[in-house]
Amino acid sequence: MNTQRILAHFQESADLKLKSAAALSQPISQAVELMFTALSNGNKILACGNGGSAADCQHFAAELVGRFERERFPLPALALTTDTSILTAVGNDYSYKDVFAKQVQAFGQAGDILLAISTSGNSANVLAAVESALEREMRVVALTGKDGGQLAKMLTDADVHINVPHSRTARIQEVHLVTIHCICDGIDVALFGGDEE
Ligand SMILES: O=C(CO)[C@@H](O)[C@H](O)[C@H](O)[C@H](O)COP(=O)(O)O
Ligand SMILES: [Zn+2]
Repeated sequence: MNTQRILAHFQESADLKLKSAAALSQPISQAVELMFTALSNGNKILACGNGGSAADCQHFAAELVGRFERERFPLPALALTTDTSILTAVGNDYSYKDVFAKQVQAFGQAGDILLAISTSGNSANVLAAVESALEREMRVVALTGKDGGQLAKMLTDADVHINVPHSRTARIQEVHLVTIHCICDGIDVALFGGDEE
């Protein structure tokens, strides 16, 4: 394979990360505040997304329930992407659109947070989950890209929209991952301090 092509991937990813740092640091900080407040109040975080974003949900939940970089007590976060019996039963008996919404209806409570991840902002099952979350007075942290899609239009002022300024799905996902790590770090800093530097 032409190594120039590989170099171009790295260059584009690095350029977008720097551009996104400026554009997204404010909403990422708001997401940390929203999540930290919810966790402090005894609420939990549910996460949903498809494909690479499903993997991001699981990655995030693992870092909250297990740990990120500091030793601490487990924090309640649940990826709605992992139970194949629920996903296949709801997908088969209702529709794929309902696979996350049914779980939000089952587990979500007022004050919980839904982390909704969609690079297009247009995945029907993510939109249905957001709709169910808002109905239950949960707050939404949306990680999107492109123009934010339909998801952007559903959010209220009480929600947080982290929209990666790019059109390529892979690049957007790469920024979503560093965003997730910033949020995990921000929650640890809110718990234990270390924001001096
Ligand atoms: O990881 C990738 C592409 O990089 C894919 O698996 C991608 O996540 C899937 O096509 C998703 O279905 C895309 O959904 P969304 O990000 O538009 O909500
Ligand atoms: Zn991917």
